[in-house]
Amino acid sequence: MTAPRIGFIGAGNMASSLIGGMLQQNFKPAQLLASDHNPEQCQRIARQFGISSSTDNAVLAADCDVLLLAVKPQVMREVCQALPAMRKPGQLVISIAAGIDCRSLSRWLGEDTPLVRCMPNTPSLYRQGVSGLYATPSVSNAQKQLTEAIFNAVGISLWLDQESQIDAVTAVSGSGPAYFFYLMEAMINAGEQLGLNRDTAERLTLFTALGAAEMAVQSEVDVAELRRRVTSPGGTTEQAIGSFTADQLPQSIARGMQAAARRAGELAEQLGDKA
Ligand SMILES: NC(=O)C1=CN([C@@H]2O[C@H](COP(=O)(O)OP(=O)(O)OC[C@H]3O[C@@H](n4cnc5c(N)ncnc54)[C@H](O)[C@@H]3O)[C@@H](O)[C@H]2O)C=CC1
Ligand SMILES: O=C(O)[C@@H]1CCC=N1
Repeated sequence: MTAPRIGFIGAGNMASSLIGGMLQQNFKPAQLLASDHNPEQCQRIARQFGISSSTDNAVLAADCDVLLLAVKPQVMREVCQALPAMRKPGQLVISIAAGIDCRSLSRWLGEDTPLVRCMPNTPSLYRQGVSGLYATPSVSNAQKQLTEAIFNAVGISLWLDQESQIDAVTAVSGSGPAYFFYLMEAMINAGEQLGLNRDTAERLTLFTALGAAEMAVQSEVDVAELRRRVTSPGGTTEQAIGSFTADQLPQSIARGMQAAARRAGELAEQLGDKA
């Protein structure tokens, strides 16, 4: 069987993360293609990964077994509606856009198009990604397996029962790397204020984050217990956690994540097909 050809429409941050991770696994440069309306993005991605690229999305639509839509939600309608009606037979379309739902995508691409919605995240570049997946009924088992092969090559993936859960996945893991980067920024700045030089504060923070994540993934006890084990009674951690709790940090995080999920719904409402 020939290797399936996978075309990325939109050669930006997320396409680069996925392609970079896939090439470190079993995927070959010859089976990956990318298109972007910006010629500089086309050149960059072709040079970086040794794959073919085009400024014409229609080239990928005619040629690829999987079209992976990696443009911003704001241009998704225009991109889908401009694709030729005659695409490669049996082609699977995967959208990674926040918000835009399968109902809109199927109206723009054709009602019987096999569609998967996926919410990945940028650590896919280092094969540490997490992706939530939802398939419409017209997606075959073989296409589901191919979808898993793509996203498991860049980390782990899990199927969702309901499309609406994609908005929650977006709020937890799609946007999630940014929350941890935000916390790291704050810790680096605070370390500097405590008298460390910036490089030292940065190295301490980043390797603490890496170590804590590794422990949480490997450990047989939950993260609350891991936290308790660092928190000596009458010690230093207790003071920090007490201060975070008094400042209502958990409630603040919950409100932020609710805002992210709400925004996904607004994107669907504002940019989707309401008819
Ligand atoms: N950045 C992230 O962490 C994540 C992003 N996503 C989703 O991935 C999608 C892409 O996001 P990013 O990669 O961050 O955006 P980006 O802006 O880095 O990449 C989008 C690319 O699409 C290109 N583009 C715009 N109009 C086009 C057209 N008509 N034809 C072809 N290419 C066109 C742009 O030139 C750009 O290179 C979004 O829908 C976003 O919701 C999902 C999960 C995580
Ligand atoms: O911020 C966004 O809208 C995209 C979706 C998840 C991560 N980045």
